[in-house]
Amino acid sequence: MRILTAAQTRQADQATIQEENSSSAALMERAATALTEWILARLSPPEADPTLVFCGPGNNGGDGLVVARQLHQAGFTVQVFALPAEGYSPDFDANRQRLPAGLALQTLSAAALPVIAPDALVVDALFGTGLSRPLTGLAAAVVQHLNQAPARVVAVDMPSGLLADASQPAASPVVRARHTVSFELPKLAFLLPQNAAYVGRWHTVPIGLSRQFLAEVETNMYFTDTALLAGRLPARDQFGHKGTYGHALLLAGSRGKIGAAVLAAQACLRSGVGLLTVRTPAVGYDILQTSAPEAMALTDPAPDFLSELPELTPYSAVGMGPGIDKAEETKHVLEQLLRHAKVPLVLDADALNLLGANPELLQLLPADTILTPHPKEFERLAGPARDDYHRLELLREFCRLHRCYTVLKGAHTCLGTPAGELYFNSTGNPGMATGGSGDVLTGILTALRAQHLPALDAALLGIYAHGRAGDLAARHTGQAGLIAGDLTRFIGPALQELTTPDTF
Ligand SMILES: NC(=O)C1=CN([C@@H]2O[C@H](COP(=O)(O)OP(=O)(O)OC[C@H]3O[C@@H](n4cnc5c(N)ncnc54)[C@H](OP(=O)(O)O)[C@@H]3O)[C@@H](O)[C@H]2O)[C@H](O)CC1
Ligand SMILES: [K+]
Repeated sequence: MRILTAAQTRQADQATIQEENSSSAALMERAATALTEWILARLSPPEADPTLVFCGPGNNGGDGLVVARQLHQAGFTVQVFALPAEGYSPDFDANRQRLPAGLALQTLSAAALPVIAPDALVVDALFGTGLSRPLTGLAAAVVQHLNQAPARVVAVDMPSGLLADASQPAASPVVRARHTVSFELPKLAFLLPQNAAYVGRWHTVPIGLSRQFLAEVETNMYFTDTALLAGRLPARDQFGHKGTYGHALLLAGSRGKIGAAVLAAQACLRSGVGLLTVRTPAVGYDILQTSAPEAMALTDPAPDFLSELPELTPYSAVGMGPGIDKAEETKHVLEQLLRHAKVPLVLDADALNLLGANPELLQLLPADTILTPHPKEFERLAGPARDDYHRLELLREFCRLHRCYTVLKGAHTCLGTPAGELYFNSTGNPGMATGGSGDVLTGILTALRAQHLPALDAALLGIYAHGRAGDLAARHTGQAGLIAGDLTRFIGPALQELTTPDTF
């Protein structure tokens, strides 16, 4: 699905209203009803605690008024408050009129902010996508009051004070929500680690925004879901043989890190590659032949680290990096690889650190190479970022400049493309923050590239399947108990889910 800016979200509202020939009040009723239902599915009145709804002057506040009315009608004990303002939005005013007699709108004042009991449910409807400047005065005081309260906060659409798609002004407070329930699509802000403490757990509820608008709106940001992946992974050919599915080469491992080569190899084998050869230093031979017998071992003459690039002609893709060393000889192998490879490349770990330390090598990067840095490795490649938004700008620029696909690993791993698009992944869990996870990803990506998938498809599918394998594995191991080896067992099922079914 697409990720829209705040301005595009407003356009989506307008397009929907026009298409349906309805009104903004009707759309507000629908959006707020979806939110009320989200709450009702989790809390029911007999066990419900006092509910306090805080409204701002715009349509976010209007949503709050609808939710307050509906929760009151559902039997909740509701109090509803509004910030004083010179003017309120028309739909705010309309919904103020619709508050039932037993539910009076109370105006907030700095001198008497309402007491919030620890067991209260707080609905934050102060500001949404219309936030236009830093919060000051009473609005800021109310946000700080909510943040000091021990109660659960559910934010309507956005935690108030947070911008949908840009950095916060320093010193402007933001609501720290337990849950953020947003309409139809996630906002960019939800996907960035720096906002996690404000957004809490985020959810989207469908509100029937115009399908046509959402399919046609110009954007360069996407949230990777199964719909976006449909048709990208073909089913295996009835008459296919191992030659059909490519021959991958992994350049991996050094003394003490042969496990990384093993994990990448197992992941590569589980991702459908026809043949796999693994180049490790001599120390890796017995280990690899024992723990990944399906792979061919092609050992380097050096005992402890990679020192020579093998002949590349047999291979349809090459992955380099898991567990390698930063020795001068290994740097030479990387340089030779960049100079001579005529097949797709995947670079990870110390292959990236070698690039970062020798930026002249970046000029040799073949087009459509996939790089898989974590934020620290990315910093070594592209320089330090001021914050998460700036890091995305650096990512776009780096991919454009070097015509490469860069997989910035994290909670919502972000793929940057040479065309300037950003794809945020939707699978995976914190259990995957464990040694070897990245080696598994390199194995998957190398296998998909070896099978002749285009770089974009391979990267999107590989990232998603890696996270999905983590989610499937965690059902058995729990998140804390998850180790990278568990991921390899679930790559097959994850890819199977994504495979285009044979249709009649
Ligand atoms: N499809 C949807 O997503 C739908 C969303 N809905 C809800 O509508 C809001 C957006 O509503 P909007 O009225 O555009 O904006 P807000 O309610 O967030 O805020 C606008 C008002 O707040 C004032 N404002 C802005 N910044 C500040 C500030 N720092 N301090 C004080 N006041 C501020 C602003 O005043 P201006 O002077 O800037 O005009 C406005 O008065 C969206 O988030 C959803 O909750 C719809 O309900 C339907 C579908
Ligand atoms: K809000």
